[in-house]
Amino acid sequence: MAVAAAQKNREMFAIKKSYSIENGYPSRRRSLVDDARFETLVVKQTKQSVLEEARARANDSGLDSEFNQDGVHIGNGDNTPTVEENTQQDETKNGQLADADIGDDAANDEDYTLTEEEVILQNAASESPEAEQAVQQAALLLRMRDGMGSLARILKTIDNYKGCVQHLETRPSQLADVQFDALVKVSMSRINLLQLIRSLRQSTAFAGVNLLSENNISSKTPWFPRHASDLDNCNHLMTKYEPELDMNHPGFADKDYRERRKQIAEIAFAYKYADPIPSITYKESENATWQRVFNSVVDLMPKHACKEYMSAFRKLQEADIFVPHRIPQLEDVSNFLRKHTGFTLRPAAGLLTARDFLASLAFRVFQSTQYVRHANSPFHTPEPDCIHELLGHIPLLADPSFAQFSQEIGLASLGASDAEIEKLSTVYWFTVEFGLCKENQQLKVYGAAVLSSIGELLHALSDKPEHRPFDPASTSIQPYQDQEYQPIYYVAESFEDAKDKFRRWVSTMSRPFEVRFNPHTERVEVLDSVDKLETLIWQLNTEMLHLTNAVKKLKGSHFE
Ligand SMILES: C[C@H](O)[C@H](O)[C@H]1CNc2nc(N)[nH]c(=O)c2N1
Ligand SMILES: N[C@@H](Cc1ccc(O)cc1)C(=O)O
Ligand SMILES: [Fe+2]
Repeated sequence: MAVAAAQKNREMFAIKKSYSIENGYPSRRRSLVDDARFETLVVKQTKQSVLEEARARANDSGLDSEFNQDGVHIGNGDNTPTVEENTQQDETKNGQLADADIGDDAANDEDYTLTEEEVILQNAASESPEAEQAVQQAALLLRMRDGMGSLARILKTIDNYKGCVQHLETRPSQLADVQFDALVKVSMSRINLLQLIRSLRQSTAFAGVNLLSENNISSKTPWFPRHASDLDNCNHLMTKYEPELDMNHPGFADKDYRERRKQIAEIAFAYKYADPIPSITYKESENATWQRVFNSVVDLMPKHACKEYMSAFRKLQEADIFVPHRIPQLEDVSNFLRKHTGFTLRPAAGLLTARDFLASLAFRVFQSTQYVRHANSPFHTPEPDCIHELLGHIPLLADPSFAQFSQEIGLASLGASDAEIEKLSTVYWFTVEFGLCKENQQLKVYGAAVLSSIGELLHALSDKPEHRPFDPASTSIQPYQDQEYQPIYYVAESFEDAKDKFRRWVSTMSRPFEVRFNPHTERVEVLDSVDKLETLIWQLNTEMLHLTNAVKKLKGSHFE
């Protein structure tokens, strides 16, 4: 946003610990798509109340009084135009006025209505006296009704608020009643910036005064983590299948089981970026449940699992991580994955929201549960547990091609709209969780929830369910449920083919910016400036040079 304190955004609009506990999430829903819709609703309501509160505060505080004392009177001030919301088109592209249609929804309102950007700015300013005086870079878009004459007023007012103009650009406006749009980039203290905006809004010379978002990322773009450590904020739970809440859960009537689950969940709640994952001393009964599932997977795998799964499974056995009699520790698994594909694990307390779960994949981080399913139902459980994560997900996360596919789903999810998150999680569901693929004309399994559930595996490969070719556009809108075996499975030609199709489909999504993960800094970069792209091109050129040299050297050695 135009406000450096963008991360404040998340904190302000954040939901504390769990969508369910605080927000009355009903205990049973039909599918994760319903979950995503519920999440959308809660996020919207939370945001709405934060904005309303801030706007009420602004009206009480009479931020505007100073303007008149300055003696720079702009307009008559009694017909205050306000701009309710920034429209997407209002944003600048690479610091220039965008050509797009500039429809505006200026509303005449007696009340002073803050836009989202201003609420964030105001909150950043209200933290402390120093924060109030902190110098802020900002871009303003002003709709000038009366021609270029208003420019002088703008500059004078900025000067009065001790602001420094860094860039000024105008264009003929496409709006009726507006002659020119002016883009002004300024640098000034936060408090003065707020007052400047307020002053300008009071003038009838302007049909709109907008504080613009920075970097093409509107404040309406949902917050997303920029660094792996931001994943400390990405652990919102959906608690619909927890044994406490769900009468059908195999652990509902088992007090000891529920106590154990709580203990293990505490580890995930306390976990912070870069901590080692605490080990758990699993009980005999827990190890016994693992052993039953482990042995059946070992039996069924040669016939039904895809070759990439088996090859990684064998490596995990060779590393002594996968053994029948004891549940692997997440820390050991994380270190194993890091060596093969750079993926690492974080402990998760339960089923996470789709947005949080997918976001971590962008950083090659997999959020894994650590508790064990109830001993009474080893071959199918309604919620992910560590047996599912370990036997289902881990082997393929050690496969380079699959790891990349997972990360690409994650990257596509960052800043995506709620509707797109629903689609991405549906694709995730029918691929990573329940995907089948072909190998020499035979049907094989690569989906984690199929590999970790013997019951589901036998069902998936039987002739009972329907098998359809994987096609992101139609797969992403296929409704599903997550309580019983699936009636439909999607079959990929290969991982490479699935990735190809996925990439083409993702490029049709609406997000107006592109992101890239930098593994050296563990940071997600938004590719929004010529500078950043130039640095990237320079890196790629260096890489090309090394590759060309390697080819030359190999060719040379043939003749010796
Ligand atoms: C993205 C998609 O909705 C997917 O099913 C997610 C949801 N949350 C999760 N949370 C955890 N802990 N483990 C998972 O495998 C998943 N899967
Ligand atoms: N059904 C899976 C576990 C699971 C449940 C829900 C999910 O969303 C994913 C996986 C099993 O028995 O192993
Ligand atoms: Fe899973």
